[in-house]
Amino acid sequence: MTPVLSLRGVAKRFGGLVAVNRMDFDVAEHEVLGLIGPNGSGKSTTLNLISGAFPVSAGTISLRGEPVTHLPPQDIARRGIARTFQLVRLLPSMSVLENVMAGAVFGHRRRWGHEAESVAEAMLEKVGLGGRGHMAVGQLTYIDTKRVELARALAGEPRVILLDEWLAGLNPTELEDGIRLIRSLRDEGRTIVLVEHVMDAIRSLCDRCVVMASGSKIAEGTPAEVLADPDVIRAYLGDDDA
Ligand SMILES: Nc1ncnc2c1ncn2[C@@H]1O[C@H](COP(=O)(O)OP(=O)(O)OP(=O)(O)O)[C@@H](O)[C@H]1O
Repeated sequence: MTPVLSLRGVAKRFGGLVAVNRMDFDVAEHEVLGLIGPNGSGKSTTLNLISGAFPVSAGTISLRGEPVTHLPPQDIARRGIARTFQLVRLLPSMSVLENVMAGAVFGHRRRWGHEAESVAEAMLEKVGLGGRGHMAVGQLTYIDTKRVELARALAGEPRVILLDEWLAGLNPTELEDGIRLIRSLRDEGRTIVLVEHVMDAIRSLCDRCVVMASGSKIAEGTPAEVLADPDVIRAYLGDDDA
């Protein structure tokens, strides 16, 4: 079966630095793929290449077999790749509901007016913010801004969701809630790529992991397999997240 998302020989150079080096991996429909690795190994850059935030230096990125490699980010979103950011990006002058509606309007399925509003309301409900659409985003706690960003990504009804350290910075209680929320998306059969440092989340959420070190893929397999891999252990040694 054609993978939902496919990377072949994908590379990114920043001047002389090779941040991502010949990455190959596939994401199957309904799969949760963890992209893990030590700090600076190229994970966020890989998500930025997939979402079109950065142009690739080489290689091909395909969505259901169709290359999306050189499309601008808004076209990639339109084709069905939605994302959240490591540092939450919301529109502060707009309400919670309007932020989520933007995801419905500019996402994979074009929804307008009342339709966009009802999708946005349903997604706010799903992420635990039902009834709070009228609030200003500035009134929200940190985890709730993350929930809004997730609702915005979901509101576009994407084929793939990219989560860039969605669980970072949460306290232990919030983390439990956050893992539960992502698990509920997984249980709905969504296709997700998540960059994550929280090992408990990786173990409990991911079907498979791709491990990066210094820009390259060094391992791929189930969480248990990759976390027991000597190359992976070596890559993490000396890193604060080991
Ligand atoms: N816009 C940029 N310009 C220049 N170098 C960059 C840029 N973005 C990332 N890099 C470099 O690319 C390398 C990979 O960074 P990246 O943020 O992708 O790593 P990461 O695995 O996501 O790290 P972390 O887990 O700390 O977020 C690093 O050396 C980083 O300094």
